[in-house]
Amino acid sequence: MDTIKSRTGVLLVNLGTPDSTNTGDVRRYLREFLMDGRVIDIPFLSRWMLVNLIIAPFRAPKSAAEYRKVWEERGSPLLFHTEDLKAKLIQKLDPERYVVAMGMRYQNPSIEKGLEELMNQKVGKIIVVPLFPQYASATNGSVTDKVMEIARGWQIIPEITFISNYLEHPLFLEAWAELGREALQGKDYDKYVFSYHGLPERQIHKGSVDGHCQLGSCCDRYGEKNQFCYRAQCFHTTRLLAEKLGLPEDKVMTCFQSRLGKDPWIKPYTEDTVKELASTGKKRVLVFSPAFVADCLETTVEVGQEYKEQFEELGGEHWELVPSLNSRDTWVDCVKDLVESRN
Ligand SMILES: C=CC1=C(C)c2cc3[nH]c(cc4nc(cc5[nH]c(cc1n2)c(C)c5CCC(=O)O)C(CCC(=O)O)=C4C)c(C)c3C=C
Ligand SMILES: [Fe+2]
Ligand SMILES: [Fe+2]
Repeated sequence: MDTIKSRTGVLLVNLGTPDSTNTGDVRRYLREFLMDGRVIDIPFLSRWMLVNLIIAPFRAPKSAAEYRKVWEERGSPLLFHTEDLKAKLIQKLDPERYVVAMGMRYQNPSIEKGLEELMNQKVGKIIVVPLFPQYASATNGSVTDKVMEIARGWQIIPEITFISNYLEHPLFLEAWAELGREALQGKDYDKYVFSYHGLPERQIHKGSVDGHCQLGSCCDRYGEKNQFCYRAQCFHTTRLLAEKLGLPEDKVMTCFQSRLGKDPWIKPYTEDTVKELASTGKKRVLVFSPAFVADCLETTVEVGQEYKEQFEELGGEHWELVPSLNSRDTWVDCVKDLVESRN
């Protein structure tokens, strides 16, 4: 008897970016992004008023100006690095077994379009790879929500696998270690800063198992109870990378950037770390941003330009940002392995 050999669809999902640097497009992006109840997790009416009456109108022109600093001929780096990752993954995966598509959680190309591409190829299974190595409800959780919302409208729902966090994957760590070694090349730094995207503290408490997460030293150990605590995952990523690169423990710091609004976000804040480093006479700092797998506004502009300027204004001499994984081979191999090991 013949068996049907349908292929497996792979959907790469990143956060999303505006269609252009026009204020209108940035406003549309911010509205869609921040109206996601997993991102701003407050009741709908309060969220609607906050986003539509305060954040979108006032932030959009400022964000658009920021996006102009990062925009290249090919457009948004977040988008074209994801496209490059997809193209390289297609080359590495067996075409008789896999079809690869991509989608952005917000704006374009949409997750809907990516899933449509896969379903048109009659795939028998779908593997969703959120491009966020550390799990957060606001990112990986939201991707799952969106995919299921779309699948709800299908008559046939094939088997769908969602890859969760993969901060411990040896090839993820090796890809970052390669970048670290390229930056280090025998140079000495006073401190090695690992700056991750932040989250409102409340979102950590909401995901706490048996009250384990207290936003303090609980994150010094990574185990069963805090395996999905975003803060603990970030500290663990730092420890694994620092160990792999042989960085002295007393020179390594973990902090969190990109705070939005007045609510407390997870600490320490990167902006406070910058001040602390300068005030304690540190001159040379190397910065990693391992929550981002592609260069984007939050890395290139916020860390690579804004924090650098602040550090130098306060007396620092050398602030260097390690570029992101983008579409480097070891990272593509990591995604390939994540997919093949689930198929
Ligand atoms: C790494 C994972 C990310 C988490 C966790 C995250 C949480 C989060 N973000 C906001 C608000 C904004 N983030 C913005 C940009 C942005 N965020 C991520 C990733 C995570 N966000 C990326 C990769 C990017 C860059 C996209 C790009 O196009 O380059 C922005 C827009 C830019 C700006 O206006 O500053 C906002 C706003 C919240 C509220 C949040 C946690 C709940
Ligand atoms: Fe963000
Ligand atoms: Fe924790």
